[in-house]
This record gives sequence, structure tokens and C-alpha cells, in this order.
Amino acid sequence: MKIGIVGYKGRMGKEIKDLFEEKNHEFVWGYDKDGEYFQEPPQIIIDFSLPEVFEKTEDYVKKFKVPLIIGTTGLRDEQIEALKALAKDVPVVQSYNFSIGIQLFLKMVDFLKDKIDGWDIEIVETHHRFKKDKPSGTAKMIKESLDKDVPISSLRLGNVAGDHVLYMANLGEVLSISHRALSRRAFAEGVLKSAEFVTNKKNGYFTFTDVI
Ligand SMILES: NC(=O)C1=CN([C@@H]2O[C@H](COP(=O)(O)OP(=O)(O)OC[C@H]3O[C@@H](n4cnc5c(N)ncnc54)[C@H](O)[C@@H]3O)[C@@H](O)[C@H]2O)C=CC1
Ligand SMILES: O=C(O)C1=N[C@H](C(=O)O)C[C@H](O)C1
Repeated sequence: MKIGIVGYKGRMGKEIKDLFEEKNHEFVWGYDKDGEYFQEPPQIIIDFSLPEVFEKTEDYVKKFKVPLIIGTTGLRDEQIEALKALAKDVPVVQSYNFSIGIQLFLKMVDFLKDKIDGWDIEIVETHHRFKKDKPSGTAKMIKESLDKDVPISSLRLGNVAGDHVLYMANLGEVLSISHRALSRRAFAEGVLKSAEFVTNKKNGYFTFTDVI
């Protein structure tokens, strides 16, 4: 497929471009801080940028009438609503984490959440020093899955690709679930799966849970 990437000069943008090209897909369009790169119209747009770029992405998806895969974190509620509106016309896949491991993590949380009433529960996330948002989108997803107002601690250290730990403790024991992304490749592979997932869809709002 011919892909377009919003944020194509960023860490995730480059990782996604590299993986798709290894799989014989073609990077034909991009948008970044210094404007548009145009070779030909894309068949799909992938956005890994910042929430302030969202309206541009929305305009380009409408212009090219193509599916959107969006992993940008820190989106505002009205931006999520705008994605749902966009999904009436094109397929949209939105997730704050495109790794398989975090999907399994969320399933474990779902299994545990009504068995840990009265326990102390805390989320700790660690990311590279360049990450702009805090807490991470994934930590927010874990909190939402728990259905509880639990504290989130954020560490910004070196070049960590993404660690998430959920601690649960009663007076006698500590239980934890942890996930470590060893590189950004894990996220890029989830984006590729999502791009393949939407190829036969006309429209609809999906999360990465629907994809796997
Ligand atoms: N959902 C997921 O699985 C994952 C999500 N992310 C999220 O993806 C986003 C990007 O992460 P990274 O690639 O590490 O960041 P980055 O900072 O390396 O890349 C962001 C790109 O957006 C561009 N950009 C910034 N402002 C812009 C503007 N006003 N107009 C056009 N382009 C602009 C930057 O120039 C840069 O190339 C973040 O929100 C991050 O949290 C990151 C990894 C995995
Ligand atoms: O910015 C990152 O790098 C990451 N962001 C996502 C998040 O905020 O949860 C996903 C991953 O942990 C890497």
C-alpha cells in the first residue's frame, strides 16, 4: 500500500516508515513541522505526532478520503469525538499503545479488577527523556480499565522505549503486572497490523483491541 505519515520525521514516524518499506509498502506522502512531502496521494494516513497537529490530520484524511491509524497520545475529549465523527466516512483505528503485550496486560487487568477491592493500587510508567506528555496514554488506558481513581507515577529516564507496571498490594502480599517495550518496533508492528485490518473496511471506529 501507499502510505502517508503525519510526524514522519519523528521517532515513531521513522520506525513506521522503515517497517512498512521493509514489507514492500511505499511511503508517498508526509506531513511534519516543515510542511508537506508529496510524491502521490496516500491510500492510508498514519498519525504519530502531537495533539496540536490533530486538526491538520483531520483535514488531510477528509481531503484524501483514506483510512486513519492514530497513535498520538494526549488527545482531548473533543478530538476523540472528532475521530468518531470522521469514522462515519472512513475507517479509523485509535490506540495509545499498539503493542500486543499491552493488549494482554489490559485483558489481565479486566480479569483482576473486581478481585482487588480494598487493595492499594498504583501505576508506574517510565519513558525516555524526550517524551512530551505525562502521564503516558497507556497509563491512562490501564487506569480506565481498572475503573478506579488510582495514582500514576511518571519517570522520564534516558532512552526507555516504554515501561508500564501495575502494582496491587494488600497487607500480606504484592502482585504486579509489568510490560516493557524493548524498542519502538513493537508499536510499528501493531500499526502495520492495523493498516492491514482496515484495508477491507469502508468506515468505522476501531481500537487496537478490535484489530488483534
Ligand atoms: N500509540 C502508540 O503505540 C505510541 C504512541 N506514541 C505517541 O506518538 C507520538 C509521537 O511520538 P514520537 O515519535 O516519540 O515523538 P517525536 O517528537 O519524535 O515525533 C513527533 C513528530 O511530530 C512532528 N511535529 C511536532 N509538531 C508539529 C507540528 N506543529 N506540525 C507538524 N508536525 C509536528 C515533529 O517534528 C516530529 O517529527 C507521541 O504522542 C507519543 O506519545 C509513541 C509511541 C507508541
Ligand atoms: O511516547 C512514547 O514513546 C510512547 N507513548 C505511548 C504512551 O504514551 O503510552 C506508548 C508507549 O509507551 C511509548
